[in-house]
Amino acid sequence: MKQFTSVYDVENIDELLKTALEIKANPFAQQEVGKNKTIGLIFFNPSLRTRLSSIKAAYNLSANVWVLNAGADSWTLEMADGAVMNGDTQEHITEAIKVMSAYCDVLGVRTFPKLVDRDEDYNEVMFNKVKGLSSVPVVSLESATLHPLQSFADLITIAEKSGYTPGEKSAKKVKVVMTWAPHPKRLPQAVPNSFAQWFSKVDWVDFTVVQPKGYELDAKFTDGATIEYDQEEALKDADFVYAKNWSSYENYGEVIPQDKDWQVTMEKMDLTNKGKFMHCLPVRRNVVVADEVLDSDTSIVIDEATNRIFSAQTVFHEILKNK
Ligand SMILES: NCCC[C@H](NC(=O)CCC(=O)O)C(=O)O
Ligand SMILES: NC(=O)OP(=O)(O)O
Repeated sequence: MKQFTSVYDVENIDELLKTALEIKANPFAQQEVGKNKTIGLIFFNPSLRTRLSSIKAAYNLSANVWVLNAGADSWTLEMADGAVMNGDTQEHITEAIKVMSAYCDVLGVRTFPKLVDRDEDYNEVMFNKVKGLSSVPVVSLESATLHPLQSFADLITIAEKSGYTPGEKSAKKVKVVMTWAPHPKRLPQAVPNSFAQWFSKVDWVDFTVVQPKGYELDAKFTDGATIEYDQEEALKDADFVYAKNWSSYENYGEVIPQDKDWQVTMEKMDLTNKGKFMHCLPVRRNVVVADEVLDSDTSIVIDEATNRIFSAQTVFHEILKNK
């Protein structure tokens, strides 16, 4: 693997899943791959899971790891080309990324969207700038439009919980429903775009997206998915319910006044096929999902977060093994 920025950097999803399950079963067996290697992680935005699971993944491979919170821990970075830097910015992104990539063998980067200019976000201007300047392979720690390490961890979780074995033909498809849910803030579309991009390519999954009108995602990510607008109808017989809020793609970044009824409650989970509740976290309790769901055996959010270690470890392993 040469980089990890989307599902398109994966040659064979089923093979990668198989490797992840093997790594999870025997997490310290690949330490030769990480020995004397360094993984650098740059965060332009906050993180709990991605930061800590990537560090843990590096340790499992016996790799060294450093983390930089850009802006907070470092000089204030200038992003604009040609800028006359006589104001508050102190170091240009050009030198910063060239220097940081000289200090590692793989560079993980988190760059959230600004949710102002759709073209800027959907062209991944910031992420691509970092990628273009880096002298080492780049791993997305969540970009403006995608979060592939999360989607890969979700795939590992769904495979484990549904008993899917890579390479085997399953008798019945697993029904996965991604549902929009309410939130007080405007959030990116990265997690749902990425989840849709991965799961519409998994042939043992029957994948549905359900959202209120006006919250349709960019069709290039949901191509192949069943699109619904009636949440209760969509949840019927679901094996997995993946909840997430996102702001509007069409009216870019807007939160359209909507019904609070989209919160995931136990009454709704009862419509499913004893379905499991999933969320990438962090989650707003009693807004996105009711306590009764999150605190029950129905919820597998901690399993998902745990699998973030193994999605990251597998990706670092696949990149470093060629170095
Ligand atoms: N990395 C996982 C999700 C990150 C981000 N969530 C958030 O910003 C939630 C913040 C809040 O609840 O205020 C998102 O939805 O893309
Ligand atoms: N799910 C996820 O990426 O969490 P963090 O934003 O805390 O890293």
